[in-house]
Amino acid sequence: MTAIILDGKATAAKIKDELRVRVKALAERGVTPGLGTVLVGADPGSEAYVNGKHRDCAEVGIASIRRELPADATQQQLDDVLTELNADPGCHGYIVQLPLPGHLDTQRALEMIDPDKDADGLHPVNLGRLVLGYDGPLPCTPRGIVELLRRYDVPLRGANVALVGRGNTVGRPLGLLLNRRSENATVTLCHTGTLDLAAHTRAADIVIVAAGVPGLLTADMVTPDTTVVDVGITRVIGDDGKGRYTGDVDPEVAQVAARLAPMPGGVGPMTRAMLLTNVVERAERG
Ligand SMILES: Nc1nc(=O)c2c([nH]1)NC[C@@H]1CN(c3ccc(C(=O)N[C@@H](CCC(=O)O)C(=O)O)cc3)C=[N+]21
Repeated sequence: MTAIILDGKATAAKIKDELRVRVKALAERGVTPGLGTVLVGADPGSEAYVNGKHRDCAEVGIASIRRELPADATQQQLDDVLTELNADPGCHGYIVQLPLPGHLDTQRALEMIDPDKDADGLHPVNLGRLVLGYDGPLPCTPRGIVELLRRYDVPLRGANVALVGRGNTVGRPLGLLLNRRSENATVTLCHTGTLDLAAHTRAADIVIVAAGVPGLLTADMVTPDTTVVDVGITRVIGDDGKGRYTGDVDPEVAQVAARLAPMPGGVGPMTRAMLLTNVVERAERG
């Protein structure tokens, strides 16, 4: 048996169709949602991601606002761009593409973003709102994972979820999202200090791997009832000497598990669709 694929690409396409309708309704009120991106430096990977976000915007009818700074930009130059976007009424939400060059203070930059324009949902105020159960923009990858599971009718209520990874962008906020009353999953947050990872993953209904360790989840760590979500994305050099991206889930897992959100084609496209959703929601609030 091979796993049923949770197709993030097709699901994201459907979400974009739905967003197009909402963007039309906003246009009738004279509002065009705007997404800003801030890219510092010319890392080819980061440039490709940012280009993808602007392509997504064009598909849905969201205006894109692109700000680029050289790799040697000062913190002050970055502050100035963020101050400008905070004040721009046409920019309903924006992101600072991560990682920033090492000489810049990432935490300071993220804290400069107006929390109500935080399209990534990663501002400390918004992570705090998530902890407290208050309304605010939700982090895109965690939100995309919950949305993907929901649209494939994978039950969360009462499910045991083994979540592997406690990073600030995925693991930690996703744990908070999954054990909200509205989702009601029971979450075990596993990490590098976990003693018997396989015992946790085998006992879980849903295993979500966001560790950034290629091949971490192997076939012996899941059962024929497990739903697996691969959030890993690590650049590796293949046998042909070319760079490519790999997930955290060993390919053999697909021969055992019930369902799999693969990398590529799973969580990545959903993350992008949730970024657009966050911006449209910000614009709808007026
Ligand atoms: N402020 C900020 N916000 C981010 O959301 C953010 C970031 N910085 N820095 C980098 C990471 C990485 N990330 C990805 C999103 C989608 C795909 C994606 O769509 N991947 C495709 C494959 C690549 C493609 O076909 O474009 C897939 O998984 O199928 C990948 C990676 C967002 N990030």
